[in-house]
Amino acid sequence: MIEFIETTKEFQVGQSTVKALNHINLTVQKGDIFGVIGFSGAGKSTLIRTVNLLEEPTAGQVLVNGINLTSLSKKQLREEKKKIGMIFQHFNLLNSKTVFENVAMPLELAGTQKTIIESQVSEVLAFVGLEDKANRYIDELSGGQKQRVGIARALVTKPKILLCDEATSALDPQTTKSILELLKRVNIEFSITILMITHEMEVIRDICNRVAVMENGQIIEEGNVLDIFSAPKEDTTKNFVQSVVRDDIPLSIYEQLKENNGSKRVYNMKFIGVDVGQPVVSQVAKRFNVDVNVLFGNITELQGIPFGHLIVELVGPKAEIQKAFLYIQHKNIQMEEVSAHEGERANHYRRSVGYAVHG
Ligand SMILES: Nc1ncnc2c1ncn2[C@@H]1O[C@H](COP(=O)(O)OP(=O)(O)OP(=O)(O)O)[C@@H](O)[C@H]1O
Repeated sequence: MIEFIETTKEFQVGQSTVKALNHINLTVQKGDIFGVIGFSGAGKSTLIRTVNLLEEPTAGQVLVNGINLTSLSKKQLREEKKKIGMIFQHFNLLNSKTVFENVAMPLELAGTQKTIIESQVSEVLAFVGLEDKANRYIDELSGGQKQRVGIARALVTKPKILLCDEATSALDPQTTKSILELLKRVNIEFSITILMITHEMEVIRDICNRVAVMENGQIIEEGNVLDIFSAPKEDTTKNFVQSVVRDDIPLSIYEQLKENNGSKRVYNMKFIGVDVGQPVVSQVAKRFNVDVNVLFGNITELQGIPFGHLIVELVGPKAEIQKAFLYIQHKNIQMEEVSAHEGERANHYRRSVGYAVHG
């Protein structure tokens, strides 16, 4: 568990003071994959670096499993730091050494016996899938392989916590996915709590169970990933969510509604943690005298739970549409009617913020 209690960090830059962290209060529970997201300069790096004292808070505290590391002797601090691994955006590996030597380094610095080093390094290299690369030099590896070496080096001391500082930001999307899958395995197979900072909402969506949004050295919103994705409150959070879950309705759908004579109604069906739409859609078509056309959709998965929306058109007699509407609502699916009038407002808004208008 990691607890930030009124954690504050100021940097003195010439005559002025930069408040990188401004009274942060945040708890990362054991077993979490906790993501902190924010734009550049929000204070994310400073925050994560206070956990292993790469940065020391100027006020407030950071407790790691109940211990304030600033209160420890040098020897105790060395022991506690072994329980905190860290990986970096640019890997921080030594190019002049082999994969094996890089991974072995934390154990060598701790004076571990050679035979134990050999077995522990082999074990973590096998875990990250690089057992056949032990004697290669870092320069000979791809970005994804380098990050695997970084993860192996972080795991070799058998930590309880792993800090990830923009660990996938230098990698292509495919490699990012494989590294995130590896981090998920680290969390599950070794029960390691992960605290990661990122500016990419995809990373939060793909592996985190909790998220905090940072701005100007403060946490502006925090919660479990499903809650934050389904009901973001702050504008910055809404922007991050929009970057991966587009829930805006294409303008072409509003255009179609302008020519509507009342025999069809268009609805936005929102799925949050309920069965995916297709069975409901086919049930409605069978039970009621209505045709159901799916016009647009965007369904993704968050922690194995379907999440997203479908724009459907119900065509038929008014009374049947009403019955179908109530039936769907009864299935715990939020239904909002889409009106042509709304489209004009949406169009105006999108143009005013320079949004790419699709449809
Ligand atoms: N060593 C330092 N000396 C002076 N100012 C610093 C130092 N480190 C960070 N800052 C300042 O603190 C603020 C927060 O920086 P930080 O690097 O933590 O943000 P970030 O969210 O991680 O951004 P990025 O993603 O760009 O690294 C910024 O205004 C930055 O300029």
